[in-house]
Amino acid sequence: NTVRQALSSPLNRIPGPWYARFTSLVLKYNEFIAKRTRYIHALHKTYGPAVRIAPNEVAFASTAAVKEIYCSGGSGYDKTEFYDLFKVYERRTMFTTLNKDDHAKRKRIIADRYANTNIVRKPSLDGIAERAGSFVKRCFDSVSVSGSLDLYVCLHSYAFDCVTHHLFHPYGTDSLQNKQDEDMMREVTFDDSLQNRLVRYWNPTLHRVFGKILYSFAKPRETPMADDFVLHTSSKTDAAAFTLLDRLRGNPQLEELDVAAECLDHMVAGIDTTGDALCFLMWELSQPSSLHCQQTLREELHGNPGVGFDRLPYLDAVVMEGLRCFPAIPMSLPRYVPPGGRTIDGYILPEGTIVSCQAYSVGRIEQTVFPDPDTFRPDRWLDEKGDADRRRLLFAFSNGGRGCVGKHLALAEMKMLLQAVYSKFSTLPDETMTPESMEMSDQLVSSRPLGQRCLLRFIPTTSEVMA
Ligand code: HEM
Repeated sequence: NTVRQALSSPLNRIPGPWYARFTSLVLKYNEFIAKRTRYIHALHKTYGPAVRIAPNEVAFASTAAVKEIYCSGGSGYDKTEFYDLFKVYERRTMFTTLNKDDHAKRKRIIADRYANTNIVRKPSLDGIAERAGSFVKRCFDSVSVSGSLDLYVCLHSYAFDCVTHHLFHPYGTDSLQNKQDEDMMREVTFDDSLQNRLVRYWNPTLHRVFGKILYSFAKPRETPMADDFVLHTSSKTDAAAFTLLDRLRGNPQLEELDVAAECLDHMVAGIDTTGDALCFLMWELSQPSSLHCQQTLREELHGNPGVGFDRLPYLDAVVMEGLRCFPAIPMSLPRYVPPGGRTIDGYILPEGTIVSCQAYSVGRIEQTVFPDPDTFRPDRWLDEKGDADRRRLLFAFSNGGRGCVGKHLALAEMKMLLQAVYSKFSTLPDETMTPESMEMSDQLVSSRPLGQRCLLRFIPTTSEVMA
């Protein structure tokens, strides 16, 4: 029966490896060893922008596919049950709602807290600036104390402190300076539950029956400190007016646990994403091949002291190129083809087919838009010609109504941190670092440096710091 179905499937016209017609095992193996993104990218390089990756699953990488899957009807196709893995306190949040209507209801409550007009207000930006200041102090301390700084840890702390400021001020964390808060960040970030959660998704019965045995070599996700912190903090009634908590608590439709679940979800969504994106980017800026980009950035910053982070074109170009080359969520965002079926890139897809795009490939495969795609070249973003096409194809935050709601917050955090650091320091990799430890290690949708460690040396460039 499987063979008959495989031979008669309408997906057979779509290019791809022969085994993808019959089995998803090769795909699953690559997921299990944390290499799904590179596996799919290699298939795109061999077979083109549309590839069948499993009997019922197709990966796309074209502008037209991004538009159809993620933007048609506003928020694109419905999410698959894969997102059940991200339920919080057993509740569905904005991120984990599967269909358009549930998502739209929740988004109506939340969206204005993440609008750029809210992010660039003084109380919000002051909190980010203060944390960027604490980060610079850590860089400065590293010069005299150990000679290098573990960026991986410090950037995740920075992202944690920034996002909790936005969610809970004045109850945000201070993990850049407080050990207990740093431990909480580590609990969330140094999570090793990929394999356990994959088994739960692939085969819930197996997961239930052999849960205890599985536990001994593949741990489930457990974040008790973060869970308690959010449950406790989200019960506060006097958070600042710009915070998400203020907005959620003012809504009678939401129960206490919905408020806590939404807050925990945003907290987690804001740590690894911004932390890893900055980590990969600063590592790249510190490589010999990119030192000229670091120098150009420094010149822009030194030439424009006091100018806002959002008015510096080269800084913007560096961040855009960082997000293109090292998107913190580089992986497939799976969606179901709606009832009635659809045609994408000229291929007929029956309803229920799982389709997706992954940012890692979307930013590389259309070489007319991104020539020389594997080279980090911020100046490509300064060319007015093709600007609209490049921005349309930047998929790091996804697109459409279900794209990243925290995009403006993340961009402000990234730019303010880079502005604060590269106004005062140049950076080089510590001699003990190896390129292998900075390889992408895929999690469920996000990807982090394999070694979860990124030592850089900070060299002061201004007399203010040296004094
Ligand atoms: C560089 C940093 C970031 C990147 C690359 C990023 C990327 C993404 C992507 C690709 C999605 C879509 C995921 C999917 O469809 O499965 C998403 C959704 C989301 N992101 Fe971000 N994100 C970043 C930072 C943040 C921050 C700081 C927050 C803050 C709270 C945040 C909150 C969310 C939420 C709540 C969603 C779900 C949106 C919805 O379903 O409507 N993200 N993000």
